[in-house]
Amino acid sequence: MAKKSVCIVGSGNWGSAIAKIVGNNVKDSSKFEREVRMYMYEENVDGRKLTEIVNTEHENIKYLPGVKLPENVVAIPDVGAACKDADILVFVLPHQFVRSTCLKMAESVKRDAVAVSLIKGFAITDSGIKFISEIITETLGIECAVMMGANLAGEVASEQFCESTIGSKNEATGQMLKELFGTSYFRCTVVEDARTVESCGALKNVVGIGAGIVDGLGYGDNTKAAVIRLGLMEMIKFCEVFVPGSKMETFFESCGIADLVATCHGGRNRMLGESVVRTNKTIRELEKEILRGQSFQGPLVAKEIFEMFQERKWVERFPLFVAVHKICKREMEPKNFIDCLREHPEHMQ
Ligand SMILES: NC(=O)C1=CN([C@@H]2O[C@H](COP(=O)(O)OP(=O)(O)OC[C@H]3O[C@@H](n4cnc5c(N)ncnc54)[C@H](O)[C@@H]3O)[C@@H](O)[C@H]2O)C=CC1
Ligand SMILES: O=C(CO)COP(=O)(O)O
Repeated sequence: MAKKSVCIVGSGNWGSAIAKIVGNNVKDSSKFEREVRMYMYEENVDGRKLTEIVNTEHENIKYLPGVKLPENVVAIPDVGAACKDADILVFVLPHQFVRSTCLKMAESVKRDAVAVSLIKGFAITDSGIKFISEIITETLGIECAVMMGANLAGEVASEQFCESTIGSKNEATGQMLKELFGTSYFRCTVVEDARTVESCGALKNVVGIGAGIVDGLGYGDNTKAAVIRLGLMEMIKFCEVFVPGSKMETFFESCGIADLVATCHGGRNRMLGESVVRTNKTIRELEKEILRGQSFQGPLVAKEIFEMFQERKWVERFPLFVAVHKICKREMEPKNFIDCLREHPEHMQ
C-alpha cells in the first residue's frame, strides 16, 4: 500500500509539540511518508521569517523555544501548498482561525484525505455552536476524527509521560492515528464517542479559568477540587443535552477528568483566571502580556456557550460556565464566584 503523507495545519505551542512527535514517528515508518509538511502562519521574528528559522534551525523559537524539531518537518507559509496531496491533515490551530484556514484549503485538499482535529473549542454559526470537526467536514468534505487529552504542550515536548484520547467513529482511522501519534511517553486510547471527546476538550478550558479565579482569590486545593467537580458535572450535563448518545465512560478517558486536572493546575487558561482576579486588565491585554502570541481558548468558548444558553433558556443550568464568562467580561465580581459554587444546583438536590 502507498505511504500516506501528513500535513500539520498549525504551528503554535501544541502544533509544534505534536510536529515533533509526528516527525519522529514517520521517519522510519513503512506506512507514512518521511516528509511532514507543517502550515505556518507567517510572521517576522527578530527580523526573519519564522518559516525560514524553523526550516534552518529546526526550532520554533516563538511558540516552542528550546525544543528541536525533526529535520523532516518542513514549515510552509501557504496552506494550499502545504496540504496539497496530503492524506492526513492534523488540525491544530486556535479555533477562531479554523474556518478561514479551511476555506483557503478547499481547492487543494484530496477528496479521500482524512482529518484529525486537536483543536479545543467550538465554532459559532448562524444556527448556533458547532463542533470544529463538523466545520472541517463541511468545508472540506472529508472525515474528521479528534484527539484531546491532558497534554500541556511543554511537558509533551520534553517527553514527560502522558495519555491522550483519539475519538473516531471509524475504527480503522482511529488505529491509523494511534500509530501516527503514539510513543512510549504519549499513549493514545481510541474511543468511538468522538463528540464527547471534542466537547470535553472545549469545555475544560472554561473550567480551567474557574480554577484560576479561585487561585487568584487565595483559596486552596479543596476549593479548586470543588471547581473541578462542579465543572465536570456541567460538562456531563452539557453532553447529555448536546451530544445524543454521549457515554459516561468517555469522561474517565484522558480527554475528561485528566485534562481537567492538568488544565486547572498547569494550563494557560488557569493563568488567565488568576490574572483576571489580580489585575483590572482586559482579556486581550492579558493575552498579549502573558502569552505573547499564543492564545487563550477559554474566554471565547465561554462566550459561545453563554450565547447558546441564553437562546435556549439554559443559563440557570450551567452557573459555573456562565459565571466564568461574566467574570471574563467584567460583568461579575470575581469574589462572587464562590457564591456560584455554594449555590450550585448540584447542592440543591
Ligand atoms: N498549548 C497547549 O498546551 C495545548 C493546546 N491545545 C489546543 O490546540 C489548539 C492550538 O493551540 P496552540 O498550538 O497552543 O496555539 P497557540 O496558542 O500557540 O496559538 C498561536 C498560533 O496561532 C497562529 N495564528 C495567529 N494568527 C493566525 C491567523 N490569522 N490564522 C491562522 N493562524 C494564526 C500563530 O501563528 C500560532 O501558530 C488550541 O485549540 C488549543 O486549545 C491542545 C492541547 C494542548
Ligand atoms: O489543553 C491543554 C492541556 O491539555 C492546554 O490548556 P491551556 O490552553 O489552558 O494551556
